[in-house]
Amino acid sequence: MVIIHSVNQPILSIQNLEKSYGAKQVLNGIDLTVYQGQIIGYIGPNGAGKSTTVKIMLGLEEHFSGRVEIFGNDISDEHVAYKNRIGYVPEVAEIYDNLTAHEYLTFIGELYGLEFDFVDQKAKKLMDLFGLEDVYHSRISSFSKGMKQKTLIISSLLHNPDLLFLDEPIGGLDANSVMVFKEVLAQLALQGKTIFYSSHIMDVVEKISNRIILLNDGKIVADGSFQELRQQNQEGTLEEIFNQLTGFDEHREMAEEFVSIVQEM
Ligand SMILES: Nc1ncnc2c1ncn2[C@@H]1O[C@H](COP(=O)(O)OP(=O)(O)OP(=O)(O)O)[C@@H](O)[C@H]1O
Repeated sequence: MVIIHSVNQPILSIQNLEKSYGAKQVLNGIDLTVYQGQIIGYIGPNGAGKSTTVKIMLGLEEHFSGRVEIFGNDISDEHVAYKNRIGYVPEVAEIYDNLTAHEYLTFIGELYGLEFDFVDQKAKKLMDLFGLEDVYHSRISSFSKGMKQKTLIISSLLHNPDLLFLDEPIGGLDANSVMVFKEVLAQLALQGKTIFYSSHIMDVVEKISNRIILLNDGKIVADGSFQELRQQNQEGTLEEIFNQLTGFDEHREMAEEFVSIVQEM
């Protein structure tokens, strides 16, 4: 797959981003430029700093050094209008369980400035397409994990955002729904949307991304299409490339030790 470098301004630009929590430095100088239509697979070991980067980009984390520009705006400036063009599916969602899907989705749509009737119809149609037509007026607390996740995905797209941040978005989705969702992402990117996809499911990341960024210890250690990473690392799957670049080759020994501790009595 070819990485699309639009002649337009970058959608997202990060320069020398550093972030510490207390004495612990979590991001160690990240430089990144993202262009329209890219689907970025953002991967890395647990604790590498992926969610921290995304939270900074969303304006949810204010104390950092370096420069972050989204749609050409420095996010440290007071203007928050850029957030209207962003959609976000968080890894752990604060979803209002006592509301019905109808109440929740129209509430979110109205927060984005959409008219009630318009967003109601749009939400209903998207729920129908995800097979949730019968529960539009049911409380979210009665939903299964996958049904909640689908509702969250819909809520992130109601305002037709130009930039989408997805943190483990397919947890709980069945195989058919995953197939639809992967196709939706590909088609959104073709329409010029830019997608930042963070996940540990390597075979999905490998398939949907046209650019993969691997973060390790708060630094970018690989950046390119899957084919480019495979050529550079002479490995077969993204999982193997991930193992190699994060210096991990002892899963069998660790598993043996784990099992032997489990068996201690
Ligand atoms: N609010 C916080 N206070 C203190 N430390 C934090 C906080 N948020 C994150 N960290 C630390 O920052 C580091 C990076 O965390 P982050 O959540 O960004 O990792 P991640 O790459 O998203 O990991 P995972 O794959 O497990 O979701 C971790 O060591 C974590 O303990």
